[in-house]
Amino acid sequence: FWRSLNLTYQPDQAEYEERHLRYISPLGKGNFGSVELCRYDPLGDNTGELVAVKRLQPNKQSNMADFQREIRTISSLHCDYIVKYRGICYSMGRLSVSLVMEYLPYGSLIAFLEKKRQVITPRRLLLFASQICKGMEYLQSRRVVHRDLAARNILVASDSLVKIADFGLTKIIPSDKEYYRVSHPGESPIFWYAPESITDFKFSHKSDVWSFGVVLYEIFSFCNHHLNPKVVNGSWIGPHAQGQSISMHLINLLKGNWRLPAPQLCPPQVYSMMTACWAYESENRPTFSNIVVFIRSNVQSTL
Ligand SMILES: C[C@@H]1CCN(C(=O)N2CC[C@@H](S(=O)(=O)c3ccccc3)C2)C[C@@H]1N(C)c1ncnc2[nH]ccc12
Repeated sequence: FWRSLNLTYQPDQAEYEERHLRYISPLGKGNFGSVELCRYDPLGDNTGELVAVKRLQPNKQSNMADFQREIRTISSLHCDYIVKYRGICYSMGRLSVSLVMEYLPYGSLIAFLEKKRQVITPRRLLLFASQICKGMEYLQSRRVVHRDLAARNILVASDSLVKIADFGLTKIIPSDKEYYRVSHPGESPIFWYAPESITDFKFSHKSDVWSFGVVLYEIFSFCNHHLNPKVVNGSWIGPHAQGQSISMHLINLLKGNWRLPAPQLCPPQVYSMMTACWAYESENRPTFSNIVVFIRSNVQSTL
């Protein structure tokens, strides 16, 4: 059945046999499924490699097509700043397919920054920001719009390397268009969304730039959950609002030029980068290439 879905079969596409993929522990959960730590141990002697396996909830038929697209997307990406694709695992019994990725023991950026906030310098935070930016520049070169860029989806490979780790919501922009319009918002992380994504469900590289600005804010607030964008925005919107009206409140705040405040200890040049990414009109936002140059030239040197 799965083979009939013309998954672009690539020579390096490893196929993992379900019976040798041993579950160890959960790595994270989301609204469509989960990512688990597993050991692929065909010899059965615990010498096999540790891998991260992304499973789709079997009953969510609608995402199956999205999941197939995610697998096609991530298997075609080769960049130091993007989590490595390893292969897929068919489990015919459950009539489902799982995505096998490299496992990075440091885990997500959120936990890492919260734990190491005393020892991480602004210079190191800026190195992480420029790596994420280079990963996004690569995605843009492949006409891939991420749509869910947030610190929770960034992985730590080492004390000096981070990678973009989740492609569950990515879209490929058609060659004749500048943006992708989704049909329904779904569980949208609106506090990471550009205005045009909230009001018109339009997603582009420029809306990814807006989200990158929010990731910069998260990084320079060390992912402190009291300063989380949802909490800070929510405090301005008030507890009574819910559903559609939250989006309208947020849009009015953004139209009134309200933005997330500068995190403590955030260098002024970095905050001006964030506010540039948060230009209300998408065409006034910098490109990822602009930001990479900006960080290298007049920010990194001053830290
Ligand atoms: C930060 C990573 C991405 C986010 N995440 C996660 O659990 N999810 C991302 C998508 C959502 S989902 O379950 O909603 C989802 C499920 C299916 C389709 C689409 C979405 C879960 C945790 C990951 N994590 C801790 C990892 N740690 C160590 N090595 C790793 N290699 C690869 C990931 C990974």
